[in-house]
Amino acid sequence: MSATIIDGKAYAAGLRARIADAVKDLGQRGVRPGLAVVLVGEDPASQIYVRSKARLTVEAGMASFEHVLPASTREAELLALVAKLNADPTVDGILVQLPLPKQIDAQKVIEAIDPAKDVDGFHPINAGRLMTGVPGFVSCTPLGCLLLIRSVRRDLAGLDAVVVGRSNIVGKPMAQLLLSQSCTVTIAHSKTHDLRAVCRRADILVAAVGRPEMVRGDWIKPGAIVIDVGINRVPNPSAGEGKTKVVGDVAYGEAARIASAITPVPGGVGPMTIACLLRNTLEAACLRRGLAMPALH
Ligand SMILES: Nc1nc(=O)c2c([nH]1)NC[C@@H]1CN(c3ccc(C(=O)N[C@@H](CCC(=O)O)C(=O)O)cc3)C=[N+]21
Repeated sequence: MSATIIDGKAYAAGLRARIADAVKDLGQRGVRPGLAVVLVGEDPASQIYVRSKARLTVEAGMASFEHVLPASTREAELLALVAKLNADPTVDGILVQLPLPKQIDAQKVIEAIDPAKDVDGFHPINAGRLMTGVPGFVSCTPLGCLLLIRSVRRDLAGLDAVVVGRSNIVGKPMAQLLLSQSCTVTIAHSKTHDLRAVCRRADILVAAVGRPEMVRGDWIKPGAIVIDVGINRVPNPSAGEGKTKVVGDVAYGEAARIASAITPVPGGVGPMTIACLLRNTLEAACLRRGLAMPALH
């Protein structure tokens, strides 16, 4: 048996097309959603990622505002920019790319973003809303993961879900979303005893640890749904000296022989993150104007 490959790239393209249709409808009412992305520093991987976000934002018919600041930027300058974006009526969503340089307290910056414009869902107000079951912005990567899980299995009630990783941006909100779907949720992490045995219990396994191919085939319960959040750039000597490739947190070839469904890397969760960012920006634009969020299916 070989797993269904969950095509996140295709799902994300479809979602972006539906978002673009909704944005077109808003345009007829004189509304153009806008997303501001702030990048501090010149990390090449971050630059590529921010550029593709800007391109896809414009493709969806939204306004994209890019702010690239030098790595030496002071915390006060970044906070001043956030305050300006909070007050700017053409900006519906604000994303400050993480990680930030070490002289800047990222938590302070996150808490400075107006929760109504916090399309990343990182503000404690939105994290708290998710935890308490109140509508709010949900972090894009976990939201994308849930959409992919539900594309292969609609009803998740009673399933054992294991999330490996406890970050505020993926692991914790992912666990909350799975709980909201009535899964029995375990959050595992680097200190978990016998991680392999814990993972083997999972009907739904979400790997978000940032360690290349850590989850092996024999960690997976036969028939499980496996979601790989990892994006790890590793050497690829078979392609030539100095070449690299991107792999996930799951040993894909092994896992695909055991799982019932699995996301590839690249082409799985990554593209869904950006599509969900656009979805959240659309929602922010609607909410701020007292309009109903259009259905996207
Ligand atoms: N405030 C903030 N919000 C974020 O959402 C955020 C962030 N900071 N910092 C960086 C991470 C990373 N991230 C990705 C999104 C999409 C892909 C993506 O589309 N990846 C493609 C291409 C992968 C490749 O080939 O490099 C794929 O997986 O198929 C990757 C990475 C969002 N992040």
